Amino acid sequence: MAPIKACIFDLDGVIVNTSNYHYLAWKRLTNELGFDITEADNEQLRGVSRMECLRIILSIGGVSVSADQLYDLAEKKNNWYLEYVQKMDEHEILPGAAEFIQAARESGLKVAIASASKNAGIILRRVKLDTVYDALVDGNTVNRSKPNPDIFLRSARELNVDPENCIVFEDAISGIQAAHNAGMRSIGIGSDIMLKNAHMVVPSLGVMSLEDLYSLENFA
Ligand SMILES: O=P(O)(O)OC[C@H]1O[C@@H](O)[C@H](O)[C@@H](O)[C@@H]1O
Ligand SMILES: [Mg+2]
Repeated sequence: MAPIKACIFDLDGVIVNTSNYHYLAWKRLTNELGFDITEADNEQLRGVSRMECLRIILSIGGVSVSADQLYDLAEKKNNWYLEYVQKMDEHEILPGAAEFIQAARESGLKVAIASASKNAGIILRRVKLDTVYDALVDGNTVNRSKPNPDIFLRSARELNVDPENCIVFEDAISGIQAAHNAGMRSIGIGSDIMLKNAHMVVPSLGVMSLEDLYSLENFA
């Protein structure tokens, strides 16, 4: 039984719902390229880095482009995505997320945000959550995407907490796997069918209590 000393939160899908903005921006790009993606396709993109998303999307459309074009397309999508992000405010924080993070900190736990997004800092500022964490590790700091554990191991190092004392909150299957690869326990945010490998699954942080969190101390 390892005591819980830190919470590591994914951002997109756990604290804010930016998934739809990613979807709209990718859809705009694919439409320009002459094909379309569905919401089901978008599910595959959760937790996946920008360039990897682009590769997945181009393979859905059966489109191949040069390496230079790849970067231009990614930049184009990102500029559209940022148009949506610039309009975000604290009303877009998912129910209960800010309150849960605050309660965790008040109970003495350290808090990190670990996101594959290179825009994590901008989003946290937009929703006024840029002072609620002890460490931010994002797509600018870590290259290898989840399920690689780098992002969570780096978060633990920055918090000065051992991996076995960290709990990860994730909405992506690859994120749950990354947490386990890092030797951490996990809480899935979303569907318990999809996130069945997590140690616990809740539909949102709004229904999560500190008692629920500490009940995970019994999982080694
Ligand atoms: O393009 P960005 O903002 O760097 O985001 C990279 C990834 O960030 C993750 O948080 C999202 O779940 C992915 O869908 C996204 O592709
Ligand atoms: Mg996510």
